[in-house]
Amino acid sequence: MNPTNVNINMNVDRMTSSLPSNHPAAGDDVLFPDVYVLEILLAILAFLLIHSLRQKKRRGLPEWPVVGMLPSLIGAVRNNIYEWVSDVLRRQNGTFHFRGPWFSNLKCVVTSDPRNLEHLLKTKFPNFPKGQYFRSTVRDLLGDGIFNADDDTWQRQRKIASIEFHSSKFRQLTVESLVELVHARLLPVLEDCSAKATHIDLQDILLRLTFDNVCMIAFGVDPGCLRPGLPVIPFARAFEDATEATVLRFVTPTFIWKSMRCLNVGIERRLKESIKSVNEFAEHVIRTRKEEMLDLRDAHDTKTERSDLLTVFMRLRDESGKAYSDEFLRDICVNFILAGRDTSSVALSWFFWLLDKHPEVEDKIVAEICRIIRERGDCGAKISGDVIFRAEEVKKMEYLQAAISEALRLYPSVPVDHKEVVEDDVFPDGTILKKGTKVVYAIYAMGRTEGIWGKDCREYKPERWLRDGRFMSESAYKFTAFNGGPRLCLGKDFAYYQMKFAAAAIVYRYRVKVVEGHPVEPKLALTMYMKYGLKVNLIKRNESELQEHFKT
Ligand code: HEM
Repeated sequence: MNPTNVNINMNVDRMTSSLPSNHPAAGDDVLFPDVYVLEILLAILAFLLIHSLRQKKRRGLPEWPVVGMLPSLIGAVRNNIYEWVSDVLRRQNGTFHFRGPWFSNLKCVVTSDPRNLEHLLKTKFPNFPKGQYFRSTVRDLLGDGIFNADDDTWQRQRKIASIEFHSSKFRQLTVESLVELVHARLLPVLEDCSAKATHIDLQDILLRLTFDNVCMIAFGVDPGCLRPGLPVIPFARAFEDATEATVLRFVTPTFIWKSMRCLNVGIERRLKESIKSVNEFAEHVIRTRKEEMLDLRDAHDTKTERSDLLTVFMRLRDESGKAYSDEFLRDICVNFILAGRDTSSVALSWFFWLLDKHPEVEDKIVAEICRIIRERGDCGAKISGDVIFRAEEVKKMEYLQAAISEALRLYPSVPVDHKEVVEDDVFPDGTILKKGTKVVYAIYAMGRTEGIWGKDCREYKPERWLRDGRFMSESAYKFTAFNGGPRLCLGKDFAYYQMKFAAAAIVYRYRVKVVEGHPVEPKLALTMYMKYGLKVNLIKRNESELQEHFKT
């Protein structure tokens, strides 16, 4: 007798002993309950078989009583959830309903259809805000900042920030801060690693670069994450911890994280502490900036005035003529740091990984950079490594722009985004949307959709972005890496400039070689980090290699 039978019989014995003696099973026939159990098992098996055949016929996700489609999701999370969503969307012609367990938040419509995206992000924009669920989940960290606001609060910040982002003073700030960060900080760290022939985590280095950069733009303060020795910076650490803990709320039932917050325990306690550190840092910067502005005003000095976002918002007045509160100023800065801290660095990490697999693309980028330097007319003197690209040269790097866009198409920094339906609506593909429904748009899946990009959609081909050698942008509803419509990424131009400037500085000097056998896969987070970072070796380009490009 196998051990399973022993167990069943033991349980049955216990059951039968409590039955009245005239019950047919109460006597000596212990085999009868085994048949009973067998029948139940067979019934379950038949149910599962019929159910799965029905689901297969519908080509949809299997949906079970109570747990809904959760079993499929659990399987997907253990592998690559983005590939899984892409596959389901391909089978369901671009849109499907996901229903999680009863009484959970996991209910939404998922789409990758560009017609639906245009409807959602532009045509019916007011009907699809971020929504109450999102706002209440991230409010502790983001307050009323642009990322978390809808309606008037959002519109006001968007308008002011948009004017600022397009001002010449701001552009100058971004150009200068990047020269400083790349040449005085990034390249020395890379040079050290190349000289010692040790490998580094390029993703970590790039994250430090963009964190310092966005803090300089938002706060006018350089936290100094990217320095030799790669120090741990308390503010950067607190910011990272706060973001990670906030993201966890999305996969935790609301009543659980709210109870934990109330009791101040576990991850919610750590979140509270991290937010406190972020706030203390922000309050300190705001306080000292106020003092600095007063000093400048007293000295009638307008020349040394800063042009970071914090200073811009501090000079403005709200609709009732009052200065913005410190709390609101904090929200503005924290939101911009969140928006710009890791999106560009993560995109660059995937770009360098793709480049390692496509040396022909790398050659073309080096050739383009060398051609642009040659146009200066003093190339011989500039090959040696101290080249600093000028803003107009970075603009001319169109092949590089195509190569970065292609990386973003396949590995968008924000792989999925979401909205909430205000009033009942219907998508252009016929999907019915009930008020309150959450809509998820699958940006990663869009890059892998043949109907959008053709049969070679999974291949890395920067040429698809070029017409007669010039970079051609795509509709935001096909290429949604930067979102679209009124909420199009405000930092898009800046991000391209930043990524091109940093990538050109690196590619021109080094061949970035991914360490053999290093595993590369996306992490499950709001931003598509590489789960294990990007371990690389940097091989310095020699002059003769660059001279070859200068000749061609
Ligand atoms: C490769 C780099 C970047 C990518 C792929 C990217 C992508 C996105 C996406 C998808 C959104 C929409 C998010 C949402 O509403 O849920 C967004 C919004 C935004 N991004 Fe970016 N972003 C990048 C870099 C930056 C940078 C460097 C900054 C600023 C320094 C920035 C500032 C913003 C802001 C302020 C918003 C909010 C716009 C609004 O809601 O009106 N982004 N970005």
